[in-house]
Amino acid sequence: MSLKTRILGLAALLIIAAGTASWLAYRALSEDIIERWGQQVAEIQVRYDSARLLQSLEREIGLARQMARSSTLIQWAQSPEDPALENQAIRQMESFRSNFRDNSYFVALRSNGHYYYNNASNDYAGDQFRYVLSPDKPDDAWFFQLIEEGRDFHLNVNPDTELGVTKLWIDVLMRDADNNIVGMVGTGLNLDDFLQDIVDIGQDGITTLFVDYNGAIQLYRDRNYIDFATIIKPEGQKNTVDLLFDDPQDKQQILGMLQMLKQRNGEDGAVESGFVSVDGRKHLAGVAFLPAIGWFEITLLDLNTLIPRSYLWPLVAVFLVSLLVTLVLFHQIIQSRILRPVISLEEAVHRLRDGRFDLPYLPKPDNEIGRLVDHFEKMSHSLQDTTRELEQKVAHRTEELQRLARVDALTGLKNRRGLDEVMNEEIQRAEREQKGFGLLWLDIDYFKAINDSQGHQAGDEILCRVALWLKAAIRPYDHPGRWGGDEFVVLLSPCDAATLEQIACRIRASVEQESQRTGTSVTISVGGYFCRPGEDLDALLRNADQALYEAKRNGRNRVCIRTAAGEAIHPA
Ligand SMILES: Nc1nc2c(ncn2[C@@H]2O[C@H](COP(=O)(O)OP(=O)(O)OP(=O)(O)O)[C@@H](O)[C@H]2O)c(=O)[nH]1
Repeated sequence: MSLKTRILGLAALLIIAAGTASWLAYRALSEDIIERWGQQVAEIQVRYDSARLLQSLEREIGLARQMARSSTLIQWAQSPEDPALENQAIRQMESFRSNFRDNSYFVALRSNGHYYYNNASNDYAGDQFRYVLSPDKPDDAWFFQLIEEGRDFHLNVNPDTELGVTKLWIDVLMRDADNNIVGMVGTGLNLDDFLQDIVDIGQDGITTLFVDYNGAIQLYRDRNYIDFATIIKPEGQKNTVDLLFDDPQDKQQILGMLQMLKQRNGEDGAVESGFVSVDGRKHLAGVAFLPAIGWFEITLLDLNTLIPRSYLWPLVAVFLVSLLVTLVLFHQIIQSRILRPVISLEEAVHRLRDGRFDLPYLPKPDNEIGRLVDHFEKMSHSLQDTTRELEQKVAHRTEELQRLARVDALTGLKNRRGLDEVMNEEIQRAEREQKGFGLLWLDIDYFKAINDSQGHQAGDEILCRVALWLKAAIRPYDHPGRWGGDEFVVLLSPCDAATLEQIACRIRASVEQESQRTGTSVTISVGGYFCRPGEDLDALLRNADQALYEAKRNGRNRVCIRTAAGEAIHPA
């Protein structure tokens, strides 16, 4: 796997891990924020709904209480048979009717159970006495129950079968000066209108309901859940608030909240809240106690409706785009700062390994890799210089070795190989130019005897001296060489037969004369051959050797020139 794949893979893994962690943290945090927000909203909503209910009821309750305190009504309730008092009382009732919001009222007298009622359309004008309440009729049980309990004020949601209306009734007991209950007065609010105004207000995700002191549902948008005439029902048969919840824990929680708020008796507008499940959806429930009417107000907030998850999608999109941009930027940075320089460096190392110094362009980022590239470049330049220097040295050495391979170590003249080369070149030149050249073959006379008598060292010295005298006796452009042992060869070019002979004689004479001055007299025999174009090396050497042999045979210390015709010339 390439470095790029690994780095990008690792980066992707890290970013995904960090992204997942951030996402989980974000979810937990956002849920926490939503919950906190929901709790505050629930508390505000509960207070707002409570205030709305109380606001709409307060005036009606106040009027009902005022009505219950009316001396005219109390007096009449004590003497209901008195027609004058009844007339006054009915006038009084009618004046209250016009003030009640529903423009309706009821008055029920304890002594005779007479029930008076008139409605907004004044249907019962002059006929306000509607019927007689009876303890034996279940529909009238509310009246007798409230009197028995002695509750001065009560709200009651109840259908009145006699009148054919279902209302939220405000019931207030009427007492005489001795605090004896003499009757009950009040008004009713149209349940449908009230539910529409206060409860079913059409806010998506917000459900409001009111329950009485015992948890029985009094006001709820679904009338099927309302516990009508709750006061006369025995415990266990009431539609209590826990009916709305499926989970037993939620039921317990809500009932616990009611209990707690009861104990606190609505102090400082206390609100309790908690999460419950309604119809399979998570809701935040806010509960407040309304001591003025003895009811609880419950608000259920469906947080998924109020803040749907789709609200978070733009955030998710921003998060994903940021993740992608981060990955692309990371790729670009890694590419330009690390990968590209490393790949170029690898290519450069490959070339250098193969002995090539034409390095590719090497980017140098301002980091460790850039410094590494810089070091590598300097190292490569230094290597290139060293290599060039080494190559030059090797070339010099090779040249020197080649030269030494053609030089005789003792005399410094050409050796046999060096002589072979110049002779071959000269044979080719002769053939090319059709001009001959001369070859002299020299041998020191009785050299063995010198060696034997004076030693090998002295023999070497004589060989060196002969070489010097030889060089001095020839022309600068002639090629002297040592063939081996005490034998020397001189190639003369350009040359003719006369020159050949002349130089041969000069050499011989020079050696003889010069050696005499050294104390050790030495003579040489010289064989010479003038080579014609077209002759090969063998013929050249053979003829020169034969000429030398001839010179030796004829007494040594002499010159013998051999011609192409095979005749030997012995100059004086
Ligand atoms: N000191 C010395 N002696 C050498 C060297 N190479 C060969 N010799 C000796 O040179 C002598 C050559 O002898 P020859 O050429 O055969 O005979 P010569 O004594 O010169 O007699 P002629 O050539 O017949 O006059 C031998 O004794 C070799 O050992 C050398 O490099 N140094």
